[in-house]
Formats: sequence, structure tokens, C-alpha cells
Amino acid sequence: MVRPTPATPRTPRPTTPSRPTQPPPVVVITGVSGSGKSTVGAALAGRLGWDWADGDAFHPGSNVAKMAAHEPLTDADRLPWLDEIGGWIDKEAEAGRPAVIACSALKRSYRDRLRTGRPQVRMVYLVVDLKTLHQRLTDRRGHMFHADMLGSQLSTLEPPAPEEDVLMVKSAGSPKQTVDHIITWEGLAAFLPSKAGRRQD
Ligand SMILES: Nc1ncnc2c1ncn2[C@@H]1O[C@H](COP(=O)(O)OP(=O)(O)OP(=O)(O)O)[C@@H](O)[C@H]1O
Ligand SMILES: O=C(O)[C@H](O)[C@@H](O)[C@H](O)[C@H](O)CO
Repeated sequence: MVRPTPATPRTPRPTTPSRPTQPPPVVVITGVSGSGKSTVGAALAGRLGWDWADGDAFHPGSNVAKMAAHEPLTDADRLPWLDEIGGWIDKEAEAGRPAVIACSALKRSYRDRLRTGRPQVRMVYLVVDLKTLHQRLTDRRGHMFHADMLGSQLSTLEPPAPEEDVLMVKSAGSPKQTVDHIITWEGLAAFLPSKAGRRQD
């Protein structure tokens, strides 16, 4: 059972672009394979004009080879990969840039590894039903991750608990709708280029 999208936007989050004591926000889009992390994350970064990275790009060759061979990753495979992603988040902070990154972060311990010591991290979990997930993975072409590994993703998954403060967003409609929901519920509208006085395309 997943927690539905909240009835009202979260209020404790900062909604102004600059907070001198804390690095700019980094939104981590999480969820199982096929939930739309890359699609939604890239679109969100594009809307906000923020830096963007796909966590898939941080896998070492050994992980890519495993996934391409239809073999699920283990904790030992994932931990160095999560640290690479954490390193990217730290570089964004050093550069003072807000960013979006996609990372499955299937277990609570993985999410903790990414957010501990990084108060600027905001996590979003994409909620997608099993039938849709399977359909998306079956339809997707030219990707290392195959539909027959969905079961292993789901058995590894520890859906975020309410006290983790992860925004649960249903992602059943278009990617644009999901991006709109994230902007609203995460209180990111103040960061949109038009609000910062720049041209809106
Ligand atoms: N909201 C959506 N509506 C329809 N199709 C979508 C939606 N989001 C993603 N897709 C499609 O579903 C497939 C999976 O999306 P995507 O690659 O973004 O998922 P992912 O979570 O990043 O997967 P992975 O973890 O395996 O990289 C893609 O072919 C994408 O075009
Ligand atoms: O934790 C995992 O099992 C991996 O992160 C996978 O989720 C892949 O990164 C990705 O989904 C493949 O595209």
C-alpha cells in the first residue's frame, strides 16, 4: 500500500531560490525501473532550468554488464554506485547549482546513504501500477534493463515510509502532468524561470 499524493502542498520546504546557509535544492527522482524516473526527471530539470543527471550513467561497467545479462544487482553492486551519485550531488552543492537526478534508491538504506548530511536533498517516489510498469518496460527499446527483471526490482523495493518525508507522486498520466504535480507539491513554483524574471518559453 502506498501513501497517496498529499491533499495539500508541503509547507515546511523553502520556496525561495536563495538560502545562504544551505546548498540549492537537489531533487532525487526515485522508483523502480520503468516508473519514469529518467523521463520525468529530465522534463522537471528542463522546466526549472536546473542541472540534470541520470543515475544510470554512474553505474560501473560491471553493473551495466550484469543488468544487460538479466542479472539483478546486489547491495555490494549498488553501494559504490550510490556513492558516485552522492559525489555528484556534493559537486552541485559546491558549485551552488540546483539539480535533479534520477536514482532508483529502492531501499531505505540507499535513500539514507544519499540524503544523510545533505539537507538540500528532496526525494520524490514515482507510484506506478504493476501492469503499466510491465507495459512500459516491454515497449521500451534499446535499454539495458529488461522487463523480466521487474520482479527483482519489486522484491528489493522498500517503499518510502511516511516518516521519511518522501513525496509520493502517482505517475499514471503524461510526464508533463507528473512534473506539474512535483512542482506543486514540492513547492518549486518559485524556482520556475518566469518567476525569476527570465523569459518563459
Ligand atoms: N508518464 C509516462 N507515460 C507514458 N510513458 C512513460 C511515462 N513515463 C515514462 N514513460 C515511458 O516508459 C518507459 C520507461 O521510462 P523511463 O526510462 O523514464 O523509466 P526509468 O524509471 O528511468 O527506468 P530505468 O530505471 O530502467 O532507467 C520509457 O519508454 C518512457 O518513454
Ligand atoms: O537499483 C537497481 O536495480 C538499478 O539502479 C536499476 O534500477 C537501474 O539503475 C535502472 O533501473 C536500469 O535502468
